Amino acid sequence: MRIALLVLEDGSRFYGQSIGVHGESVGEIVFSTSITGYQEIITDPSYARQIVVFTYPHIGNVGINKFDNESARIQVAGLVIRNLTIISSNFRSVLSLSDYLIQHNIVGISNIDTRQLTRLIRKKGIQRACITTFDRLDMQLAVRKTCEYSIDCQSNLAYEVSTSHKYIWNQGTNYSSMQCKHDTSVIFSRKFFYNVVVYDFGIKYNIMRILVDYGCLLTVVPANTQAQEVIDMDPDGIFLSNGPGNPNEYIEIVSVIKIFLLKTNIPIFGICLGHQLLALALGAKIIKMKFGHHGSNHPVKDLEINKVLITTQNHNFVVDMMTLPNIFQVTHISLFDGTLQGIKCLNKPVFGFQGHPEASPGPHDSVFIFNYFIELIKNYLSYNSARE
Ligand SMILES: NC(=O)CC[C@H](N)C(=O)O
Repeated sequence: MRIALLVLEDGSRFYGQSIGVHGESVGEIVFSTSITGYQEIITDPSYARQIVVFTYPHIGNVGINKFDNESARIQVAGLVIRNLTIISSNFRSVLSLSDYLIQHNIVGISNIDTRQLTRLIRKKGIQRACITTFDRLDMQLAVRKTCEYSIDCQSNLAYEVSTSHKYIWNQGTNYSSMQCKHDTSVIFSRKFFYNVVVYDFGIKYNIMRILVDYGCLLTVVPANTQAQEVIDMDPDGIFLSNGPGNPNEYIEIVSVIKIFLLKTNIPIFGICLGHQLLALALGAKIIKMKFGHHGSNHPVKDLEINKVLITTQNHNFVVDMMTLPNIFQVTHISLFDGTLQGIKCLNKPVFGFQGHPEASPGPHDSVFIFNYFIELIKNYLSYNSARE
């Protein structure tokens, strides 16, 4: 058993057991209250450079399988848990969580009082932290490295996790559930009704699968794709993905979105980072939250249908409701802290959702939000064909 140390920017330290690769990692520490879905969470690119603490005490129970990744690799900078299960058990499991961390060169620490740690993060806010497994657990050095870690180095994160080339995505959720049934030979004859360009700022697979389920054929483009290139593709809709980092840093992406808004009437839907970038392009401001929202149990009120949705959340930044221009209508608010969770534009077919309607992991209460996008696309297409 190798000892590991977790050090926070404020000097707090927690000794535990190493459950990942031997090494050291620094990042922002956030806590997630999701009870299930650790595989989806650690592979979600929005968590890039973040150390994730799970508040649920037992992690690793169902191992790692071939189907639940939300991207091609582990994205978190490190993992902090209470208990790692000794035996992982599930018919789909091919690997233990610990082996998966080692395979991907990720450090992890268990036997941590995650309740105390979470209270600390809630009280003091998001901090930088370091996990180290080095033999001489040099406290001073770990604190120094933590404090030297610059949050500014996050300014390129969406570009780093984005795809390097354009590609077509046509896999829906049924495809993956068929895979679960060990039948990889089945190819679905699926109908595609809409061509959607997807900006990949660190997109989760399940967003793409659900868009395909709704009849969209996706052309996924890198984060730095210019507006004209997309306009030339003549898409029926544009999707702006989730992703890591501070939205205020992505000035170039915001100016690309501004061009779409200025020059076209193409329907646009943004999730999480995509929603924040859309709000920035329309003149709102974004602020950093104290400890963010990370988990699958967040109640959000849908103001249009007057219902509460239990949602999956993963964000440290939020649109400042006070700065929202008049052309926006607030469609959703968080029932935890009243922060803004959804907007729609009154003079454009454009809307954004702060939470994750694709879940993965989490409840499916808000999946119907994808349908709003489809409705906007249908209107756009029928308006265009009426003009022809
Ligand atoms: N999941 C996301 O897209 C996160 C958006 C942004 N990086 C934030 O932390 O607020």
